Amino acid sequence: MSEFLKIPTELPDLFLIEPQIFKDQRGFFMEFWNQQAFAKIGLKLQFVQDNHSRSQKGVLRGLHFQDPHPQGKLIRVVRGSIFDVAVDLRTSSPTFGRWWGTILSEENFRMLYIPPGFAHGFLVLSDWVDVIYKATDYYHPKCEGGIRWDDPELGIEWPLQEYGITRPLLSRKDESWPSFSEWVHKKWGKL
Ligand SMILES: Cc1cn([C@H]2C[C@H](O)[C@@H](COP(=O)(O)OP(=O)(O)O[C@H]3O[C@H](C)C(=O)[C@H](O)[C@H]3O)O2)c(=O)[nH]c1=O
Repeated sequence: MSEFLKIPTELPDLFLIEPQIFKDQRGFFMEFWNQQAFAKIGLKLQFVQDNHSRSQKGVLRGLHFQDPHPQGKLIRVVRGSIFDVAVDLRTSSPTFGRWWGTILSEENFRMLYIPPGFAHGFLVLSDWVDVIYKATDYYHPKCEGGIRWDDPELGIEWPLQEYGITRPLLSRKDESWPSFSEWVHKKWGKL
């Protein structure tokens, strides 16, 4: 069975996963999901849906979550590269309202496991990217929520300048999400 390396991040329960790559003169082989091997590293997961999105450079998808029906996600980049971001929306968490991001790419083979209770988004850094990801709950469009990508309170440091992106390309929906504090207020009143 392939081995997976689970690397903690600054946010509890958010993990970088490094798969085992078997390279030879033909190319490479890797497992990117193995229920037993993930359980061995403490991630007992049941995925019910696989997604695949393709985007051009400068596209930003996010910040999305589902509430109720929050989804855990295992994110992987098959082609190209993204700056992938998770935001902790678990009020019980010591890192509530904090973000963490990293580059996931075809070259580094890295994957990100984002547990339920986080918002997720990514910025496309390469000309084109193919992102595939597994989800622990089904898509429930009526439960979809979002927070604006450039919320000043979250202060996500999207690498726009480093990649020559003046303004990200967003869907109309992603243009219209509330700020973090508007979302908190709407959901809980004053926290
Ligand atoms: C998410 C999803 C979408 N769709 C349909 C609904 C729309 O007609 C179309 C595009 O959906 P949307 O614009 O919401 O796709 P993204 O902006 O890539 O949304 C995703 O982006 C961020 C990064 C995420 O982590 C979520 O998985 C998800 O919210 O696909 C489905 O049929 N099933 C699904 O699970």
